[in-house]
Amino acid sequence: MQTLLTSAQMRRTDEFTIANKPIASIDLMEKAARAFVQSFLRDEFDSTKNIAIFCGKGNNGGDGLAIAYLLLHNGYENIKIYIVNFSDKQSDDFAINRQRLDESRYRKTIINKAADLKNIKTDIIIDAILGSGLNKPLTSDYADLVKYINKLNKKVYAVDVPTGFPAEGEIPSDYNGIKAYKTICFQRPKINFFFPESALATEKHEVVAIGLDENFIQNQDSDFFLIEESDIRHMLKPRKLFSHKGTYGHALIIAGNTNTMGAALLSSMSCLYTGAGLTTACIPQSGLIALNTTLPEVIALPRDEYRKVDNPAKYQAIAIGPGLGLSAAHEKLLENLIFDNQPLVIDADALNMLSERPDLIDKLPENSILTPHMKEFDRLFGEHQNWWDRLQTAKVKAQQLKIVIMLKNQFTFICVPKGRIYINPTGNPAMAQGGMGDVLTGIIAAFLAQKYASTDAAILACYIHGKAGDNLAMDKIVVSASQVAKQIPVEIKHLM
Ligand SMILES: NC(=O)C1=CN([C@@H]2O[C@H](COP(=O)(O)OP(=O)(O)OC[C@H]3O[C@@H](n4cnc5c(N)ncnc54)[C@H](O)[C@@H]3O)[C@@H](O)[C@H]2O)[C@@H](O)CC1
Repeated sequence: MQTLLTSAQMRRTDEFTIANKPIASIDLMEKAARAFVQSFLRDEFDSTKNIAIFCGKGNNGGDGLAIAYLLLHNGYENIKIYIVNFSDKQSDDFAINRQRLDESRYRKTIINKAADLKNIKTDIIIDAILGSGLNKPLTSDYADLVKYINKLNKKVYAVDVPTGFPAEGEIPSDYNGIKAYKTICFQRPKINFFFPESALATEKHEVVAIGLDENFIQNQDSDFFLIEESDIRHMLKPRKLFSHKGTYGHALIIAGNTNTMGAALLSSMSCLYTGAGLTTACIPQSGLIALNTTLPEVIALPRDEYRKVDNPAKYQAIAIGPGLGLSAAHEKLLENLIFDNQPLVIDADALNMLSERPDLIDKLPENSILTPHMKEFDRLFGEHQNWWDRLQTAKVKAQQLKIVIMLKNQFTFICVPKGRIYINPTGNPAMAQGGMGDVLTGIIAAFLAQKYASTDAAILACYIHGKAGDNLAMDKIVVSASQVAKQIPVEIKHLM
């Protein structure tokens, strides 16, 4: 897991690295600039292009000057350096880099007022005005300058973080900072890059290592952790010799309705393909033929007037919700399951029923897993104006109720009873299609059936689901839910 840090923690890491490693502050800046340039040149290898580099007077601007110097020495001739002189203050390393450029007699344009800027002609912009030192939203000259740059409508590469973008905390809906094509950030992604509102500031981001002390970073006190493939490899347990279907548990999937049987089939299919020893699908009578013909391995449990699961203890995992439909009978079924006090996976319509019955939320069995998307989450726990606030609520609720909340999104946030927030990096827009959540629910159920703890089951399911989608999307514009379900065993095998 990568521990993700706030700007203040990154600053401390910077200081610690300089104090404890044989590297001076200016050399760390040089390393950062080199790492930026390496990544930039992979995208932009045409050295005849016009590049405008806007540099503030803090360390972000210092990076910008070092980047300019490196590009000039890499044969890029059409570089224009703009020094944003809106403050008297300058950082020491900015001053050193400025002197180096002065000595090399490269020309710089000083911008004293945003209004001074006129007729800039460039192909590419590098934004090094303000970085992680941002301490308030942009106003006056900074806001006007950024507005001017955005209006040029050119490809903007941001150094570390787009100017004006808060690295953590609430992202204002009236964000007025740089709109970057790509942000190349140092050592760790900014926490806020994982929120949908960050699309206002950068289309994508790439993280480049600059040699900060990893031990120090990993031991910082943080709630945010980015899941890595190596974590998944360590967590997965191999299937053992002499094992049998009983070894891998029995999952019950309560899902589907007359017009939404597909959801039950997708959940059951992914549960089967994720390796549950036995999968039972509790479906309406009308879906029996569909189930028996498409998934002969799955046991059917007809549901019609079903209000209570007999002997729930015989299942190691129970998931309820995909395509279930809202009815009094289903609400009673959900209530009875909650009173049985066995951990549940609760998705889709079961979440909607839960939001109508707040009395049941407090009674959720410990270690249950809720899989809401944004709207389902807000129905359950109240309206939120932004993702930062929504995630804070999810974190608190997961702790209070001792459950796992998977807040689904491009980057799903997995909030666990210990107060940690795991961010899943896999998944892509080709997966934005109905049925994807049903597949995820089945995968979680299968991992629970195989006796993975709830937190581990949620992390594994989310990562592998997204990874399967990523691999399928390499040569497809869209990936269907059933394709993802079928890809799961292949993905698990690769990861092992
Ligand atoms: N922390 C690290 O690990 C490293 C940081 N580096 C660079 O250093 C940057 C951070 O540098 P600094 O801390 O000098 O800060 P910045 O360069 O981001 O900002 C400079 C100054 O601008 C002022 N400011 C903040 N918000 C403002 C606003 N809204 N309007 C007007 N003025 C405002 C502040 O007084 C701040 O000190 C990073 O983003 C990165 O680019 C790299 O050089 C290398 C390593």
